[in-house]
Amino acid sequence: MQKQLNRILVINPGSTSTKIGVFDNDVQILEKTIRHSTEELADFPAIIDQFQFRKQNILEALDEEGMNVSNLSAVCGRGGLLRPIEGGTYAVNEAMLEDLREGYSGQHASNLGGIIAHEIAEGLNIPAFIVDPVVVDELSPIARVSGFSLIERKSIFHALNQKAVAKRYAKETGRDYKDLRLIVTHMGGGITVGVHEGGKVVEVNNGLHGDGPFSPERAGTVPAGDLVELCFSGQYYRHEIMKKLVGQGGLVGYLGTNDAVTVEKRIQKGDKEAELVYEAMAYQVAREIGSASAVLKGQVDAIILTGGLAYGKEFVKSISDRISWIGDVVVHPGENELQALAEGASRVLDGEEQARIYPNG
Ligand SMILES: Nc1ncnc2c1ncn2[C@@H]1O[C@H](COP(=O)(O)OP(=O)(O)O)[C@@H](O)[C@H]1O
Ligand SMILES: CCCC(=O)OP(=O)(O)O
Repeated sequence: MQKQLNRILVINPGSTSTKIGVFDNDVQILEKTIRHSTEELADFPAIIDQFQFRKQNILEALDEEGMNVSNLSAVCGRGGLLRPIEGGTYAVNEAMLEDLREGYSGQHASNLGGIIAHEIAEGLNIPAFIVDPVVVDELSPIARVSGFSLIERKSIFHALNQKAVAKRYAKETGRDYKDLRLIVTHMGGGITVGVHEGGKVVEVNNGLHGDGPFSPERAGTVPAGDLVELCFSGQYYRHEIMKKLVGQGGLVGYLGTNDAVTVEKRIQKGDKEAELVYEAMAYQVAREIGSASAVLKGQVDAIILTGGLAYGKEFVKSISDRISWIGDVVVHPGENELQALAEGASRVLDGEEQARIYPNG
């Protein structure tokens, strides 16, 4: 029997970009990346304030490509900082929208994925979904222990792309994902290093405002005592410190840009500060991968480097030089997120899977 045709709009709001795609079932017919500069985003006090701006960008991009939205069967967005939940495809419901608007587990652009998907889908009377949101939580009990009894470590990471590239690697090597021991490193606006074992991400740094390497726009782990001193110095409001950790941390804090391509150009022109900071980011990524390899007791099938920064040849080389002794290094620049969103929605539309229900309160 012939499969019915479902045209799906997928929306992936990241911290430095909004990526969209249109798929006929799981075949991509349109892809577009809209980049957002640090200055452009600085105009918005909170993530939720970017809603109209990002939505308008998406609708204009679809219009420019001559895409008629009335032919869509569903809209699927990248899911945001909800309550910790299992992976899978979830129907957008009121409880989810409330948590996304509030930013239940924090503020990140992916909170807008479900909200914009809902907004577009509602007008067309079609379903809206999210897939593998950034709060997918499969941490092992030992990984939750922070060392400070009042604070538990959290799983906030690029779940969608980490799972998608890990499963792609499994397919390419003819292995079962559940049998693999992988270190997947997503390097985008945020950077997360996940340990995949038995089909679960049993260890990962909290890439929002938890720990791990610094990134284009985040501070990553910072010395705790010094941070406490700064918070109580009377020099900053709470929201100012938060902004310095997420949004204006990392490359933005040191070099004033979230764009690694600009940083590479500055290095080529002899900017020594840019060179040191960019190299330090690679060094911290390598250090995190080294620590992840200890979780797997050194038995690592592959280390996968992915995300936008993985396009940077020198950056990847600088990481690889420090970690290639651990195991095979596989580079998948960019991400599989749009495809993964479309496949997640397709499985539900085709009746292969039921959409999960996001819990109330
Ligand atoms: N060709 C490239 N070389 C080096 N860095 C790149 C390249 N393309 C994109 N990047 C960098 O990757 C980062 C964004 O990664 P991406 O995965 O798109 O992030 P997000 O999804 O969080 O917006 C930016 O710093 C961007 O400059
Ligand atoms: C919040 C974790 C996911 C993340 O950092 O995504 P971006 O790199 O797209 O900002």
